[in-house]
Order: sequence, then structure tokens, then C-alpha cells
Amino acid sequence: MIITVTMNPAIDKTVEVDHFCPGKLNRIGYPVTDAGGKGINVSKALKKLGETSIATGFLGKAGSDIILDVLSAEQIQTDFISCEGITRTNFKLMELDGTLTELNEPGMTVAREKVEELLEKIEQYATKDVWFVLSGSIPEGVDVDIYARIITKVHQKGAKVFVDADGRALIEAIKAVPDMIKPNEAELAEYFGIRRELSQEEILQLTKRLSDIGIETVVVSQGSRGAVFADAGEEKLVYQNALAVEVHSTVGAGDAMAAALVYAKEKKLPMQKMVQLAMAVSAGAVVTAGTNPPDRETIEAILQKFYG
Ligand SMILES: Nc1ncnc2c1ncn2[C@@H]1O[C@H](COP(=O)(O)OP(=O)(O)O)[C@@H](O)[C@H]1O
Ligand SMILES: O=P(O)(O)OC[C@H]1O[C@](O)(COP(=O)(O)O)[C@@H](O)[C@@H]1O
Repeated sequence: MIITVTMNPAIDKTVEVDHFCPGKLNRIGYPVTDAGGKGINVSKALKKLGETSIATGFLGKAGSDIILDVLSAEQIQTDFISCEGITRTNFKLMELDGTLTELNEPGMTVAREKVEELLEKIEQYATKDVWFVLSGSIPEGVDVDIYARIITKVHQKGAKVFVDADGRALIEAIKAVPDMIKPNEAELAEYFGIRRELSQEEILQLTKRLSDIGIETVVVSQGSRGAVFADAGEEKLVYQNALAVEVHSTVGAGDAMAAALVYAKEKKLPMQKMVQLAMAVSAGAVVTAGTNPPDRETIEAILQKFYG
């Protein structure tokens, strides 16, 4: 069983523009509106892979219907805690050359008792057959070490944890040694306090350093440059080029990759299959408009084309 936890869901509005001109009037077409937030995207991508999950976390009362309607239409089980406030809207501008500009709102403020409610809920779900997906930013009112607290609690019950976060939340989560993480290049650099672009050699070295902490699977995604995979069962790091596909929207590509990774772990697939699935599902998300994950046919077609 996979439980996705989204502390800060979002209604994503993605718009494709030829070229975005900062400081100028930019007229846009109709945006694609999606139910987003990292864990929610993972649940949606898992569904396309034929895997069920339960989506939990916090939802701001205003705007929650948009997210709940989408998840219900996709037959994804939900168990959110309703909070006062507005579910945020995040704006994404996709340019023809593949540049993505994101404007993410901070989200609602969560009351202390709601945090305790969520922790209790999560503890009840935790058994040795469960993978938790802790993904995305932490809203106001929630301590930044919440992911670390959850990891420690559910590990005691034998559950496994995947974390996709940035900044302080990632630093704290890593202290509790999750089972799998997927930082992107920028998050990797930030974690190690490096304020410049990393060379490929450095990315490999830093991936290895994270793996040496004891995190079973470390994947560093590098956008159009591909990804590096480190798995405790394997001696070598694996680097994969991104698959050459037509780019429509890179929003949600990281979450699609996260879904493929957790799916592969849950199904105990060998590393090579995990790598191929992660590359194909994330490439599929890039081909698909807006935040949405690729459908099954798109994934199968990409797997067939690139891996035979
Ligand atoms: N332009 C692209 N072409 C092909 N694949 C891509 C492209 N951008 C992203 N991907 C795929 O999606 C994965 C995740 O993208 P990335 O941007 O690194 O994640 P995040 O959204 O978490 O920052 C990449 O490792 C790659 O497999
Ligand atoms: O919680 P955060 O870090 O603000 O991220 C939320 C945003 O990330 C997304 O989940 C997309 O993430 P990726 O592009 O990394 O897959 C959007 O749906 C959402 O707007």
C-alpha cells in the first residue's frame, strides 16, 4: 500500500507561451488547470500505472472541491484533513524553448491541532507493508522537521518512506534517514550549501555521499540532462540521459518520476527496471500538457521506443 502525504496541495494553472517577457505585458491563452501538489501528483501518476494509493495531507476549505472532484473522478481514495483557509493556486509558465517559470503561493496556515490529527492518522496507516510518500513544501503552522518526525514514527512500525522536499525540510528529513529521496540538481546543491551549478562529476560524488548516509535509494533528477541513480543493492551509480521526447510541460515531471520510483520499490522491481520506468514515466509527463501524468499508453509507447 502506498500513502501519499501532501501538506500543501495546489491548484496548478499552467500556460504555454512562445516567449515570456519579464516587465512587459504578456497576453496568454487559456491555462490548463490541474489538481496539484507533489503527493497528489504522485497518487495520480500511480493510478495511471495501475497502482492504488491513498492521498492524505491538509486541504484548505476554499478550493478543496476542485482537488477532491479530480481525485474522485480518477477513483483515488482520499483522507485529507480540512483546514481553514484557501488551497493555494500555483502559476506555471512554459516557454517554447522549454524554460519553466513557476510562481508558487505559500498556502494556508495550518492550526496546531490539525498537525497532531495528521500525525495520528499517519501512525494508524503505518505497517511494514506501507510506503509513505512525503512530498512538497511545508505550509505555515507546521514545523519544518515534520517529515523527520514522521520518518522516525513510521520506521518504528516497519513502514518505508520516500521524501521529495527542498530547503530546511529536506535537511531535517535526511537526518532521520528516509528510505528513498529524489532531489533535483538545485536541491542537491542547496543541501550541500553550494551556490553554483554543479559539474556532472560533483553530482555523482554528492549522490554517493547521500547514499553513504544509509539512504537505500538516492535519485538525483537533472531535468533535460537525465538522472543519477544510487541503490544500496548495487555497487555502481547509474547515470541515464533524459529520453528525447517532445516537450509540452515539465511541470509534474519530478512527481511522475517519484511515482515510478515508489511503484518500482513497492513491486520490488530490479534496479534496471526501476531506472527505465522512472525515465519513461517522467518523459511521459513532459509530453503531457499541464501538471498531469502520462496515461498508460504513452508510458508503454515510450518504454517500447527507448528500451524495446
Ligand atoms: N526536457 C525534458 N526532456 C526529457 N525528460 C525530461 C525533461 N525534463 C525533465 N525530464 C525528466 O523528468 C525527470 C525529472 O525532472 P526534473 O526537472 O529534474 O524534476 P523536478 O520537477 O523535481 O525538478 C528528469 O530526470 C527526466 O527524466
Ligand atoms: O510544494 P511545492 O514545493 O511548492 O511544490 C508544489 C508544486 O510542485 C508540483 O507538484 C510540481 O512538481 P514537479 O514539477 O517537481 O513534479 C506542482 O503540482 C505544485 O504546484
